[in-house]
Amino acid sequence: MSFTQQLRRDTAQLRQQILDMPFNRDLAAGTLPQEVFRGYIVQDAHYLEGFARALAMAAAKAPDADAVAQLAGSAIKAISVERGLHGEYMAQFGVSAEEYEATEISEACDHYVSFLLRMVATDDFAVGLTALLPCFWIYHEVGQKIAAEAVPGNRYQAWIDTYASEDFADGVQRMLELIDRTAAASSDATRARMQRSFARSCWHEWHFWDSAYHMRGWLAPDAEPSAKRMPAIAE
Ligand SMILES: Cc1ncc(CN)c(N)n1
Repeated sequence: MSFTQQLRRDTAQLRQQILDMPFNRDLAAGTLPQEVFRGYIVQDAHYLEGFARALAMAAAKAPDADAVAQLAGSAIKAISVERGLHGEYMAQFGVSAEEYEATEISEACDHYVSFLLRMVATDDFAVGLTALLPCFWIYHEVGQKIAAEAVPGNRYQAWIDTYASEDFADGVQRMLELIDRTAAASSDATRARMQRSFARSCWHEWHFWDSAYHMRGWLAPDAEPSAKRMPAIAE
């Protein structure tokens, strides 16, 4: 079994939970409230800027020219293709450039972007690289599932088409191959850290959608402690 297949097996439950999330179910049905999608798109445009920075930093740490080009190319696509899509939705929903800039990044978005930048900046190339994989892989899985279920005339069709597309699938495949090559050249200890950083990033994907669905900002100091807290896991 390849390293990325092991990652897939080890996170099967969480990935299924992501596929079953109300955000994704309602998106497929076309019933996701517009204000929820609007809030998500604004946060996600902020996320994509951070994600592209993390990809560019990973490109700078890559061990060979092919990997530099691949990761730098993915950084450009995250801005030009995905953020371009978000720009179209923002125009449609009347989000001005000023409103976008003035919108504070949510706790979930800030946490995810900070995690990616930290993993890429401070850990081995292999570990930072693996933290970036769920951003490709999970979105494609979700996009494909929703594309198969989406009702005709779905108002979120352009989003669905982007993530279910052959072009996006190609980026996922190249990332899987790069990670399998990197894992094969890494020590057992590094591979164990790669597994943890992948699992944590999958959790961040879940958290981002959960936060967007509930339109959460930041936890208030006087908020009730949440019963949903999970035990901490090592990163
Ligand atoms: C939070 C998140 N994760 C991943 C993707 C897909 N690059 C995205 N647009 N947003």
